[in-house]
Amino acid sequence: MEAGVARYLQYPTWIESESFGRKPTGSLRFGRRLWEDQKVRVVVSAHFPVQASSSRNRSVSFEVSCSSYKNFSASTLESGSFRAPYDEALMLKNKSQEIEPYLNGHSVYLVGLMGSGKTTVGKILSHVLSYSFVDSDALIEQEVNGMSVAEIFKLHGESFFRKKESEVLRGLSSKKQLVVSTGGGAVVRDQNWDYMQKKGISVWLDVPLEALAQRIAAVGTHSRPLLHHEPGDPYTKALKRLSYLLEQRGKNYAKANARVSLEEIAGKLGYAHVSDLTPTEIAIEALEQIEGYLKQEGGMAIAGL
Ligand SMILES: Nc1ncnc2c1ncn2[C@@H]1O[C@H](COP(=O)(O)OP(=O)(O)OP(=O)(O)O)[C@@H](O)[C@H]1O
Ligand SMILES: O=C(O)C1=C[C@@H](O)[C@@H](O)[C@H](O)C1
Repeated sequence: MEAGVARYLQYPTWIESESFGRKPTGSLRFGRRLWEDQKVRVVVSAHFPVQASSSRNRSVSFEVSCSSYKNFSASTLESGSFRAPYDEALMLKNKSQEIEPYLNGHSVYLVGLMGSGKTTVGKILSHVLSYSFVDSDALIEQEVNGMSVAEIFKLHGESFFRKKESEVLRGLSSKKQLVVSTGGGAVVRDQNWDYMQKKGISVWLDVPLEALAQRIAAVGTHSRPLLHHEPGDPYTKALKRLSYLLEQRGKNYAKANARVSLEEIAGKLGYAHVSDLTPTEIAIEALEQIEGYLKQEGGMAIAGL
């Protein structure tokens, strides 16, 4: 700590935690009397909340007190609180490092309805965990000579697609260090659960239907054969069909080891709507839920602890 420049603490620049990704900066000037005592003791204490309270800022409260070694009674120089933006990329990194020893290289299988963000969130997770990202729909397409999912459904039918999907998941089941974005219907077949659980942890991205329908309507339904053949505009047909699929599959998704509910994250962070959430915030929650699962007894076994 350096003594001798500013009269007042510029606390937003003075107290910054590594959690916010910056090193402490700033300086402090002491009054003549303290300075003449030669030795001074400065105590800086700050409280950093673990979770973001609301919005993308955190309220950090702090107190700076100072005393000389001759006269030990401390006087508070500055106290208060400030709002500091939190660095979500750093939080993601920290969380991934925390869970790595427990994860022990196990793969992560993302399950959820079409449009739930398995690809978007999966890529973020694979990057931060240094895992490979795999999209099971894309692997099926490769297996069927580059034919698109929509074409496979049209030419060969859904049951052919489902068989291929199981074959692809069986092929992945012996591998570790993968983040797999599974097809929306992969949860329906029991054998697929055996494959996913063999060396992996499953995570359900639970997104409200209206948000899913909005996302899908924004890009159209042509690449999603199970939604495309409903009548109506893209939002209405996506909403109608997804509601039906959730009714059919809800209990299957709930078999996942961990659940990431966008409604719950939005509530926790004080956001008005799930669409305010960034994919990184969702990825952080996924890691937190994985951590919660791994720290249970069953998860400890996975980690070999
Ligand atoms: N958190 C988010 N906020 C807003 N839009 C998102 C979010 N996550 C994903 N999206 C958008 O929603 C659409 C579907 O996302 P994504 O492809 O990641 O989902 P998916 O679960 O892999 O879908 P599918 O199973 O149908 O391939 C994309 O257009 C994507 O950009
Ligand atoms: O929900 C589903 O059943 C599907 C989801 C997509 O990922 C594809 O696997 C396919 O369109 C079927």
